[in-house]
Amino acid sequence: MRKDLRLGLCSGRQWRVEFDRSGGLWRVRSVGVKEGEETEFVCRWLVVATGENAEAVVPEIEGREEFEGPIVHTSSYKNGGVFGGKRVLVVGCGNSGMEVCLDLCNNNASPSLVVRDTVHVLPQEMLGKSTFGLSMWLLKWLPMNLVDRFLLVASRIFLGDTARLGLDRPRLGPLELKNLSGKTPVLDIGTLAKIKSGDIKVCPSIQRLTRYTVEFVNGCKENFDAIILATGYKSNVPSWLKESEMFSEKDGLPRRPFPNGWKGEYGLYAVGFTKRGLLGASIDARRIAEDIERCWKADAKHLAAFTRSLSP
Ligand SMILES: NC(=O)C1=CN([C@@H]2O[C@H](COP(=O)(O)OP(=O)(O)OC[C@H]3O[C@@H](n4cnc5c(N)ncnc54)[C@H](OP(=O)(O)O)[C@@H]3O)[C@@H](O)[C@H]2O)C=CC1
Ligand SMILES: O=C(O)C(=O)Cc1c[nH]c2ccccc12
Repeated sequence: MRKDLRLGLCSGRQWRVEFDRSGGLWRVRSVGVKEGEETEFVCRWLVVATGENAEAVVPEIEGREEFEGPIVHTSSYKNGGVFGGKRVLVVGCGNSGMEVCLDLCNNNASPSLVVRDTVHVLPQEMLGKSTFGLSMWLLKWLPMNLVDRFLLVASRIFLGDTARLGLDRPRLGPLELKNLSGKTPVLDIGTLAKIKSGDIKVCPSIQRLTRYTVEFVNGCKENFDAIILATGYKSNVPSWLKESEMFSEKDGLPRRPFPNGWKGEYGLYAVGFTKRGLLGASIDARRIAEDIERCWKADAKHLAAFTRSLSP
């Protein structure tokens, strides 16, 4: 590795980042550590890449304090071993919720899954090829709505009618929906088969909790030993970046809509906050690299002119 590239191994540490106007530089400081153990990085350009999944989204649920069993978010879920023999309610049917349900089944727990909205479930692989890779490849040649039609026909063939299992599909196709709303399709790795066999039960939204019971919005009541919140993640940029121009306090995402959210002021950039997955991140990354290269070359030119002006 080149000597001028430094790796800040900083997991578990908290950071605070501020622009130092007097020096025209960004200061990245570790906070909450003992005196003498602080670290500071100083830089001209700062690329924020902490993503849309930086911290857990934990919804408010009526009666949460009353419920006797554990309520944990997927961010602290390791494996289903501790839930063996237990009735577990998994809230949220994104990729996390679906995979956790399958893992619970494989550990002899009895999971139920809360599905409150429509969802696109696609097979993870088709004839040995990854659906994601195949989609990205097809997008090179075909418009998005055609790729979506292909994905839906293939899903019907490989997975059957998901609506019959309580998983209605959105009106928009999977890629168009991802593009417009950021909602990621679920890639099935065996959960659907467990729903079909009755090993996983599909439930509506939670109305309220009592000591041992979950009451659903359709009035049904059921006892559970534990609840796992597979309710997703959010950006946490405003908690550590002391700057409020570029990032919204509300959702921690760039204020300017796609494709203009990548650049802020004073050498500040953002990569991977477009809700467009890897494709979005790669668009940001190219633009940022080009912009920094342009600034770098302009600086070098000024510096050369300045040096020349000093020489006799
Ligand atoms: N193997 C893989 O590729 C995996 C990929 N991932 C990725 O990680 C990212 C995060 O995934 P994930 O953790 O699943 O989060 P997501 O945001 O993708 O999914 C969260 C789910 O929870 C639901 N939800 C949120 N709040 C509530 C509530 N109060 N009541 C009921 N349902 C609720 C949402 O429903 P609604 O849509 O109605 O808001 C949504 O279905 C995604 O990009 C995902 O694709 C995650 C796991 C595995
Ligand atoms: O997360 C990405 O990089 C995306 O662009 C969307 C996406 C996630 N999982 C998929 C599976 C099939 C097609 C698109 C996606």
